[in-house]
Amino acid sequence: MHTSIRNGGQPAPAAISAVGLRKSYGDKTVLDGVDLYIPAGTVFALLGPNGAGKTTVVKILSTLITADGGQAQVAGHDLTTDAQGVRAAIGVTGQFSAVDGLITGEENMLLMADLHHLSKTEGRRTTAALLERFDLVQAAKKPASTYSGGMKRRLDIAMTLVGAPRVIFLDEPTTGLDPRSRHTMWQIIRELVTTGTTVFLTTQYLEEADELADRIAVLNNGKTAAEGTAEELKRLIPGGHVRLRFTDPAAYRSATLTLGDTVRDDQALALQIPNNGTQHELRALLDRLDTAGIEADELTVHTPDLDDVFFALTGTTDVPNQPNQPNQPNQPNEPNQPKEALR
Ligand SMILES: Nc1ncnc2c1ncn2[C@@H]1O[C@H](COP(=O)(O)OP(=O)(O)OP(=O)(O)O)[C@@H](O)[C@H]1O
Repeated sequence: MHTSIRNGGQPAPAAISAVGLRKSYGDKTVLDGVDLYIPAGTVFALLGPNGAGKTTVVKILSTLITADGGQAQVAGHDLTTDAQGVRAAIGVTGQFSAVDGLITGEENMLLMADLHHLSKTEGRRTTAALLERFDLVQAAKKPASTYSGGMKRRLDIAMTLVGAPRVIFLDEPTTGLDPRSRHTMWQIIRELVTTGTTVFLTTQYLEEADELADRIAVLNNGKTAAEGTAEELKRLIPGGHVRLRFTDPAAYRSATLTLGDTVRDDQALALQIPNNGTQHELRALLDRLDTAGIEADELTVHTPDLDDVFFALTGTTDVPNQPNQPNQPNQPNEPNQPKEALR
């Protein structure tokens, strides 16, 4: 198994590693050599335009389909030689939800407990604990078909957790959810990793990847176009700048003359200077200000956001969805939910 060194020399075992994953349908190449390395206990987000192959990656890693080429290990089990071991260690939720609408939430949970061969007592105990944890106690005796979109997603994740998976795949876990349900889901995902679970997430929401993921990969043309933390990805593309604000007009004028290549806001006494926000470039800017004896009252670093990164890397005009966009699949709302504005 791969390992990486982090946290002061502690080796971080890979929960998922893949090299050269390939998949084609007919003459259409969907995955053209995808490499992944995901340390245990982290959230990883796979981003990509529609049809980029995100679900295909999830299906391969969760053994639902086989790759045409490449190798992968999940939770220490090889995908080709120990698919059973992979299946026993993972949970999958998302576009292919396991929730049966005809039976109640509690019955769905108990069915899952049976599938995992838990004893009757253990099954009931686990079910009760998870229904409580996911705020589904009141709805437990109602048919799952009556649940809102957010409740169904929560039930789906609760069902997945019955088997205590070490790696969980969430395929677009918040698509179609309203802002409040989305934030609840984010909280659930954050809590999952605190218990050591590794979360592999696909999402169309750049904000979601930014919020949740330790590392993000952008899939494009069958390959990972870039991989890194949100901050690393944002630094890959130009557009970063430092904004200096002054209260003393003389200091502002002096900075304008000293720094040259700036965008001026004379009313706000603010200057925008191209800067990628790295320690090196920031220090160079501060040195120039110090040498000229100029003191700014406020300094803020602006990096491009993930939208900029996504467009630059994928060259797509296929705008990824943002939360609150109207063209979402219809889902019943959670009762009495306040509408909140995001972004
Ligand atoms: N069983 C299949 N047979 C033929 N083509 C397929 C099959 N499954 C997926 N594809 C094609 O493979 C490509 C990748 O599909 P996939 O569902 O992995 O994309 P995605 O990135 O998850 O997209 P989305 O964000 O729209 O869900 C698409 O062009 C899709 O049409």
